[in-house]
Amino acid sequence: MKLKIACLQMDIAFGKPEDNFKAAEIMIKKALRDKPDVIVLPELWTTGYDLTRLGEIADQDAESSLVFLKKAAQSNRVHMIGGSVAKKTPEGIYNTLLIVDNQGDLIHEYSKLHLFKLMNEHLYLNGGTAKGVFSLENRKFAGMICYDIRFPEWVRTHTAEGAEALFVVAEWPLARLAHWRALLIARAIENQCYVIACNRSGSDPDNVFAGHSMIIDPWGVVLAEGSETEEILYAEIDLDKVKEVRSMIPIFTDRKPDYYY
Ligand SMILES: O=C(O)CCC(=O)C(=O)O
Repeated sequence: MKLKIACLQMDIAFGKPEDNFKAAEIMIKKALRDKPDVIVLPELWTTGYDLTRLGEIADQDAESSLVFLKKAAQSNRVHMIGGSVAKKTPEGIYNTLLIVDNQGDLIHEYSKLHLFKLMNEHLYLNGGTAKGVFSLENRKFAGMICYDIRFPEWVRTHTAEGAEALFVVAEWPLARLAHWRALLIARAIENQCYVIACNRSGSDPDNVFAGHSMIIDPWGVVLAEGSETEEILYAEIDLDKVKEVRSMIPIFTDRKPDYYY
């Protein structure tokens, strides 16, 4: 099964959800010219990392974000990997990835499990507890958020459950661009899956972000890679290639989970 992907490598306005909704709408319209099956947005695309103001600007129950994503999905018949948004709930605020299918239905939510202390996430956000596996068109995928890619065992938990492509949404700083590239390529090779990684571009008061969104095939070949500035990244993925690579080097049947964590 082939899917055309468009990653929106947005430059996010710090703490300005209204501006970011408008900017995303413009980018989605532009991306639709290529008739993608799936559109991907980056991490915290409505607020950026304006953590100290999340009490005011986080989206109550992710309602406004869902209205926006459902409309985009349904009116254009496109699956939306709706980046992550700051979701306000009675228990606290979560960094939550929203997956809306091309009928406009919310099919999965994944809240970031590993909070990134270097950017103070643990002081303002709650960590999720559920997995990121979801199905679209009868195939399994997984969603991850930024720092999650440093935990290969978390990614493996998802691919061992059948995920054939991993969507990574991020606000990854330029200072660690080399890690971003190496980790994403490694996750694709070791899990023999597609990795579709959508990072933001631009900067905020504390960080310059890397851009360099990447679409990588199950052999580790980089199909598309962004620059450091705002742009839309396109590539077509063929999920049948996952089966091909997994039957050539059958790591999922050769692994010995009784012997390691
Ligand atoms: O792991 C890293 O170096 C970056 C992680 C990050 O920026 C995040 O999770 O928001």
